Amino acid sequence: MSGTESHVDREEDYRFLHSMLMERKIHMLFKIHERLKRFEKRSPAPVREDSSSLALDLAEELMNQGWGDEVKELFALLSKPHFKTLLSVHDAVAQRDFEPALPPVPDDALDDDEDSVKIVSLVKTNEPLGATIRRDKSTGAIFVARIMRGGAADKSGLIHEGDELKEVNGVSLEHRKPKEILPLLARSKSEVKFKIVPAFCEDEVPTDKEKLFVRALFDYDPSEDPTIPCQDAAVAFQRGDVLQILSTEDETWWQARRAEDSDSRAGLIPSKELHERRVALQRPAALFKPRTVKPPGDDPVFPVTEDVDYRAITGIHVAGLRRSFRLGRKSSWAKEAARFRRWSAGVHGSICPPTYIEVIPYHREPKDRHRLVVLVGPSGVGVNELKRRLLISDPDRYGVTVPYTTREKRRQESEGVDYHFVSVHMFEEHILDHRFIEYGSHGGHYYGTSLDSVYRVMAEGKVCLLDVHPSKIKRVYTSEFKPYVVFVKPPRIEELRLTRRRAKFVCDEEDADPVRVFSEEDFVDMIDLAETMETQYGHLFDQVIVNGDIATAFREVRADLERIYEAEVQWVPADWTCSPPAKARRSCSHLAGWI
Ligand SMILES: Nc1ncnc2c1ncn2[C@@H]1O[C@H](COP(=O)(O)OP(=O)(O)OP(=O)(O)O)[C@@H](O)[C@H]1O
Repeated sequence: MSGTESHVDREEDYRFLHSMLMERKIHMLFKIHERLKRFEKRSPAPVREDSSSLALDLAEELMNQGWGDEVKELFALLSKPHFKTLLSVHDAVAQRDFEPALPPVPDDALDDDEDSVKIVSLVKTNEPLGATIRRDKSTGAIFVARIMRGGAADKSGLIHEGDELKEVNGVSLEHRKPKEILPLLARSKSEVKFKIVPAFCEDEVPTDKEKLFVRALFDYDPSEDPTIPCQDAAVAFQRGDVLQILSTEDETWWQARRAEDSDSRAGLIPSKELHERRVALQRPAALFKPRTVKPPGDDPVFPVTEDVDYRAITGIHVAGLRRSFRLGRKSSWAKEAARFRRWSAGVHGSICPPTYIEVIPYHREPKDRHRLVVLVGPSGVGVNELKRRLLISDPDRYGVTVPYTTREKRRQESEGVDYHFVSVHMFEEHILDHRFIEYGSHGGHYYGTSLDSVYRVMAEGKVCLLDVHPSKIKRVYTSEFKPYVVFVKPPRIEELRLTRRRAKFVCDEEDADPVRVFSEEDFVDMIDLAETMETQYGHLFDQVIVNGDIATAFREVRADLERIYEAEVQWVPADWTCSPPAKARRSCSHLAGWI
C-alpha cells in the first residue's frame, strides 16, 4: 500500500484498494501464481490426458469390490465434486484445451492451381516461429530454409524445411523480399496462416528424440561470426559447455541447445567440419612443415628429476607428496616442447583442432568410488603446491599416490609412506605388466607412479590426487577411474613476476643449485609449455585454473572439486560407457577419437 500513496488522492479510493489487496482471495491468487511459476521452471509433463475417465472406471471397479474401509474411503474421495473437477481441469491442461481454437479453413483457400497446396494455421504466441526463410534468386520464390528443433514451427509438425511459402495471412508473397515478410507476421494477432507448397521429404524422421550431447572444446560467439546465417538463431557457448545436438543434417550448421535448457528451441552452432576448416584456414602455411619429432613424453624411460625433500622447501611433510613424476619437466622435454611449440600447434591444430566431444550424463551413486582427480600443468606452475594445500585442508578426503623406486631406502624414510622400495627386477616386471602410469630413471634408479597406488587411495574412499604429464592421462582415461582433469595454468608474465618473487622451485640436474628462485627464462618456458599442453591436450581438460594468486587458485580448485562431488549430474566422455545407446553412437561416430 505504501507504494500507492502518491497515486491515490481520495480517501475512499485508498480504502477500496486497501480492502481489495487485503482480500483473502487475492492472496490465494498470488500464491497460486507463485506456485505456477515455480512449477513452470520444472517443466512438468502430464503422465496421461484422461485421468477423469480413469477415475470413473476405477470408481465403477470399486463398486464391484467388497466395501472394506479403504475401498469406501477411496470411493468417497473419487466421488467428491472437487476431486472430479480437479481431474477434469488436469485433463484440460494436459490436452492443452486452453489454447484458442483455430477458425475453420475458408473454402476459397484451396482454389489454387497447385493441387499440393496446404494451409497451415498456427496459434500466435510470444515465442518466435523458429524458422528461417530464403529467397530463390532465379524464381523469386520464398522457401523455409531451416526449422529450429523444438521451436513453434517444429512442434507443430506442419512446416518443413524446403516448403515454399505462397501466402502469409492471405497476403501473397510473390515478388516480396524476406525482410518484407516479418512485418506481415508481426501484424497478425492471434493466429498466423500460411499457404504452403510442401517440400517432397515430408516423412523425414525427426532427430530430436535422439539424445546426443557434446562438450564444446572451443568458445563460440555468434556476434563475431559474420558467416552465421541468422544471428538470432545462433547459440553462443564457451569451452566446457554441454550442448544437446538436435540436428546434424546440415553439414555446416548444426542445431543444438544447452543441455540444461532441455525445453528450449534449438539454435545454430558451427558443425565440427566447419570449425575444423576455419582453424585450418587460420594457420599460416609455414606452420604445416612436418617434422619427425616424437614428443619426449611418449618415451618409455626418460630422465627424472627427483628426490628433493619437500620438508626443506615447504616445512611440511605429507606422505607421498614427493616431487611428482612429471618426469624431467624442467629439462629436455620442457625445452624441446617449447622449441617446437609453434610447429606442434600447427600440425596438431591442422589435423584435429578441438571441436566437440561426445559426453553422457553420469549420476554418481553413493556406493561409487570418487573420480580420480588429475592435476596437470607446466613445471613450476604450482601443481604440487595446490595438491599439498588440498591434502592439508582435508586429509580425510584427499589422498596422494606413493611412488615406487629402485633406490636404497634412506634412514628417515619409511616403506609405503615415502616410497615403495622395490628391486630392479620387480620394477621391470611392473613395466612389462603395464602397471605404471608414468615412470622414468634418474641417477641409475627407476622411479614411477603405479596404477596400484591409485587403487590403494581410492579403496580408502578418498579422492586420489594424481599429478602426471598430460600425455599420460590416456592411461587412466577410462570409466574405472573417471578422471576429472584440472589444468593449472600460469597467469600472464607480469603476474608471474609479482607472485613468484620469493618462490623457490626444484630444477633439473643440469643446474648447479637444484632449488632456486625463478628466472625470467623459467617464466617464459612455463608459459610456452602451458600453451603447448593446452593445444595438444586441451580437449581432455575438465577445468582450467589460472594460478596467479595462490590463495585464490586454491579456493577455486577446492570449490570446483566440491562442486563435482555434489553435482547431481556430471558429463563424462561417451567412450567411457561400455554399451552406448546404438542410435547416439551411430549419429556421433564422427565425433569420437579424441585421445
Ligand atoms: N601462486 C603462487 N604464488 C607464489 N608461489 C607459488 C604459487 N604457486 C606455486 N608457488 C611456488 O612455486 C614453487 C613451485 O611450485 P610447485 O612445486 O607446486 O610447482 P609444480 O607445478 O609442482 O612443479 P614441479 O612439478 O616442477 O615441482 C613452489 O615454491 C611453490 O610454493
